[in-house]
Amino acid sequence: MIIKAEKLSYNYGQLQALKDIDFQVKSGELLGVIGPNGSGKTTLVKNITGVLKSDGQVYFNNKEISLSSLDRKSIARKIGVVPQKSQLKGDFTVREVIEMGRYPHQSKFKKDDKSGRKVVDKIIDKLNLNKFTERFTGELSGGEFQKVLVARALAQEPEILIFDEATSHLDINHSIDIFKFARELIKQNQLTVIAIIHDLNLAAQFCDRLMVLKKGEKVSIGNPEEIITEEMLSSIFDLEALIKTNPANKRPFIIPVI
Ligand SMILES: Nc1ncnc2c1ncn2[C@@H]1O[C@H](COP(=O)(O)OP(=O)(O)OP(=O)(O)O)[C@@H](O)[C@H]1O
Repeated sequence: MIIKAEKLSYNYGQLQALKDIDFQVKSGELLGVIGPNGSGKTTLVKNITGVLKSDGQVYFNNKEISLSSLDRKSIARKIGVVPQKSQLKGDFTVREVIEMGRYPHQSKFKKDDKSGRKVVDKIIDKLNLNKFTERFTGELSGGEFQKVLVARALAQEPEILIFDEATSHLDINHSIDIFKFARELIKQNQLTVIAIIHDLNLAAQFCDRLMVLKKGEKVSIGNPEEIITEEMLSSIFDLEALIKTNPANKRPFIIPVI
């Protein structure tokens, strides 16, 4: 068990944004978090990463590791986060931004070695960023920039990668590049992923399990076949839809009834 969360609750003033949420993430798993706008997904991620201090507990690798007790580099080797929104001050090329992700593996005295450059080159290649490497980030489209932030988080080589809607501005091809590469790293036992995903079809195709949140509560957790049902879409998303099976991988896919 790489992450075990117990009784996570969080209030913004009077508003209870998370209510007693328990869940576990297995090593090498891709857990998708789904739910309508305002259901508490980002608040959940911020509680896991220690940005917000919840009333509950988060355990990493079966031990109660408090992130606040770790230094920045140790945290960055454990968890990489791709936030929903990000700004970068200053003008950097795409390659420079991705290389920033290597800082947890560098010391003051010894800058990153050849293997670090290899990691960065592989990520650039796998995410099809080759034609962008010398471009300045200020000149990129929103989706291109988001992909560079994913690449930077991957360059940290974290044990756990957390996407807070990291693919929401990406077209379908770029989203697939990211999830395919994440799955490749998972297969090589190099990664565990928690991903907030708004595109339910993308979530159903790539995630091992899905956790559904509504109004700050965990409604259900299970594999996509169990979770993606017409009843769930109606009760959670107020959506009338048909569920079909993708013949290529037997995963469910959703056709909204319009
Ligand atoms: N800083 C804040 N102060 C007060 N209320 C907040 C704050 N951040 C979020 N909220 C509220 O907490 C609830 C959960 O918000 P959160 O951002 O976690 O939802 P979400 O599921 O990630 O939403 P979305 O899908 O729209 O990104 C919402 O009702 C939101 O308005």
